[in-house]
Amino acid sequence: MVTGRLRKVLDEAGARHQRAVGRVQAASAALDQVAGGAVIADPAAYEAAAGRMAAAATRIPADARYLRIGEFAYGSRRTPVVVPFLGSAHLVTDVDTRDPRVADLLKGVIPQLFTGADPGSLRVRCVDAAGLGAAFAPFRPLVDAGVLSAPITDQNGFRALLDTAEAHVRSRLQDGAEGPTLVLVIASAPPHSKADAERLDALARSGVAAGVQLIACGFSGLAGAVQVSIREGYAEVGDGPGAAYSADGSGLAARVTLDPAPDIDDLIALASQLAARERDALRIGFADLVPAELWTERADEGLRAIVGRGENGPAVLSFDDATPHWLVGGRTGGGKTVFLLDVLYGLAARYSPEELALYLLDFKEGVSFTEFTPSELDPTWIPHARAVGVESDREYGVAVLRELAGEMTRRSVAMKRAGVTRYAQLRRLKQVPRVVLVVDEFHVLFQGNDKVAREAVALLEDLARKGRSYGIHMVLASQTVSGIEALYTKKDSIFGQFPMRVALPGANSVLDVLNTAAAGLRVGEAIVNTAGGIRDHNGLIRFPNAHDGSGTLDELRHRMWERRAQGSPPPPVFAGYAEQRLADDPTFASLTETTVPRALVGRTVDLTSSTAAVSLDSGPGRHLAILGADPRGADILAAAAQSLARQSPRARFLFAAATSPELVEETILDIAGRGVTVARHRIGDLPALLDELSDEDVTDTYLIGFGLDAATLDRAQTQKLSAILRRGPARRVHVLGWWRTLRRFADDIGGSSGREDVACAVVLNIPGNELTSHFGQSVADWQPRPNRALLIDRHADTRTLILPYSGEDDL
Ligand SMILES: Nc1ncnc2c1ncn2[C@@H]1O[C@H](COP(=O)(O)OP(=O)(O)OP(=O)(O)O)[C@@H](O)[C@H]1O
Repeated sequence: MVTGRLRKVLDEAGARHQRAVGRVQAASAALDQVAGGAVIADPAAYEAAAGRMAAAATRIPADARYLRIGEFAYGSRRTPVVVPFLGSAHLVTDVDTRDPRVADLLKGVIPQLFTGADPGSLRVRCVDAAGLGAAFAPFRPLVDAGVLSAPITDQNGFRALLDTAEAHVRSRLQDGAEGPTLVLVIASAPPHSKADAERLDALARSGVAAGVQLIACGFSGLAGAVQVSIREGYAEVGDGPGAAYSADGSGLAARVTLDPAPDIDDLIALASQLAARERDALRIGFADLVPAELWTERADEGLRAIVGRGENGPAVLSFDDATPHWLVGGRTGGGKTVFLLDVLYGLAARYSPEELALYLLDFKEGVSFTEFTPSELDPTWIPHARAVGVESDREYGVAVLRELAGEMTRRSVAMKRAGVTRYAQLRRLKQVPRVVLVVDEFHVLFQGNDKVAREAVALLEDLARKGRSYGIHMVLASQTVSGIEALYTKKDSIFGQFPMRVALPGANSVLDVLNTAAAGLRVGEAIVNTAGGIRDHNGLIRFPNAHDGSGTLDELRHRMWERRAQGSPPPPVFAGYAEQRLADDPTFASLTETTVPRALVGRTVDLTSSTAAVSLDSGPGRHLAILGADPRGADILAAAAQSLARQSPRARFLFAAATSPELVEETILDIAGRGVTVARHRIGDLPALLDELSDEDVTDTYLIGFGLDAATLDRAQTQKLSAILRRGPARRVHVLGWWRTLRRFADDIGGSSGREDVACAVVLNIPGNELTSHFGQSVADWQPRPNRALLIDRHADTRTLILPYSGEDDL
């Protein structure tokens, strides 16, 4: 009986064994096929194939639907044990990697995951609390490639991982999202609660179908898993879903010897190769951001662009009601400019200039937005650009903000008039493109606590709050968002309107203080957060280098330029570094004779770089003083004289010069060449000239003085000058002089009593605090800087920042 029963049990075991071998053979055959081996025909060939696979499996088994974990002996044969994995089951061991056999198992399994799956199709997150990450040490290159996470070692990280995995499941099940499979490899879990274990079990249940798979060490009984149980000297392999090895769920009826770990050097070399393969798969080129066909999208409900590649495929960011404005942070060299170019070209390629208008402001020394403007080498431009500022002044920034605030008001009036409440409705009646204003290094705009900064803050706040309702969006980019004095009290109310945060390497303040996701980013990577920077809303993206050498960007600009509307002009460009020449100013070219001539002195720092001039009408005091030792004073005076000569060809020009002999000579030649009367005098002749101009019968004369401070006038002579200044304009006699010191100028015009006698001044390198005694408090904020001047007109009560003309010598 006993023998009979034993016989029966043994027979059953044998039969089970046979079935298991059959299944393993089938799996092995599949494995062998993908490994490129022969079809198994007979036992000898099988032996050979199994041997080959055993060797191959530790290297590249090439199909992560199966993972090789060990082998078992059957008769004289040693048969590999493969377990179903990708797309069908989890893999679970009952003890964690503190048991060296499990640690070895993991080292064999992880490379199989990558070699057996398409590059880019997996994201692997790992946990190793007991070993502080040691279980994953050989896989460092894969961590660097961004496909394997740095090992999580604590409870918080573990819970965050469960959050991530649950979000992944939800996005697959609810939104039908596609993309890489998320594999959680838990080498050893940190202490965790029952609730955490239940979450893991729920993940195990829903996971495979929802693109989440587990390799969990130190667990038992997780749903949908092949359970490996470690025994003394062998392991048992359970069945897993679909009864891989047995008909009755009892698992593989064999004692399995788990594979030893591959050689560590081989492992590291393999990890490097795999990392390179994954990097290639993740690489995204600038061409991937650009649609094949230009300008096919409509901006009614918002703007969208692919800006790079996220974990689940293309990363699409939007300007819409949910994310109307973006805040972008990153250190110098962190890729901010490249990221902005990616965004802007991506948008410009999708939306036509009727749908999208761009205002681009750069406050740093650099060339960020010159891409969008015509140059000598490439006369094309991006037809969407409405204004481009390169090395902008704060005053220019304010001018752009004012323009957009004005546009917002115009749209609001148009909407009221049309009886509509939404911008999308207005668009059906009127061509109103969405506007994107990009400000790079925006903190400069708010530097200081002066009038300009205060106005900038007020305008920004207005645009931030109301812009979205009128299709006006902003991207503010900076190395730093903290420490901007002018924004202290407004920070929350303004940046609260910027839910979209993009943190590039070295971003220190666009994310919440508790959100450290940007640490460790490399150039070309960014954290995108659509919840104002708070933790748990991060997405990692990679964005391409717009200047990747492919020429795509240039080609795209040319294509867009060729499709621009007939006759559309290039954008007005403000180039803060550029020297302004009188000869290049279209206003100068168009001057003709007039009774109220204007002395041209430079270009205004405004949206269109309008010509800066003082009009010399017949009112008392209509004269021009150029003040400051900066030699640019002579250039401005020469330009003023040349422009006047074109408007007053019948007047006389009397030059008295203590400085700049060559420039004076050139200017005289230019004026005389136009048939205008010119006389040249030395500065010592000034008293005689004043005598002459005091004669009330003398009319139509300009006294042009270079270095008038050198004249040292006595009291009688200053009185004569004062009389000319007061009464001269009525008979078209005007004085234009360059004084190198304010003191001499003030003395020459009779001190404080003569203040009103010269109504117009161009101030160069004299600081505001020295000017206030003569010009009042309104000039106190003036800070001299190269290539800038302050134009004051007392009568018009204006103080205007200008780029004064410069002479050819400064080239
Ligand atoms: N996605 C990318 N892929 C590869 N290289 C990149 C990428 N983004 C930026 N780079 C490299 O980094 C350099 C610096 O980038 P970028 O000029 O955008 O930095 P930035 O933050 O604007 O710096 P700065 O403020 O100094 O201008 C680029 O010249 C380029 O070589």
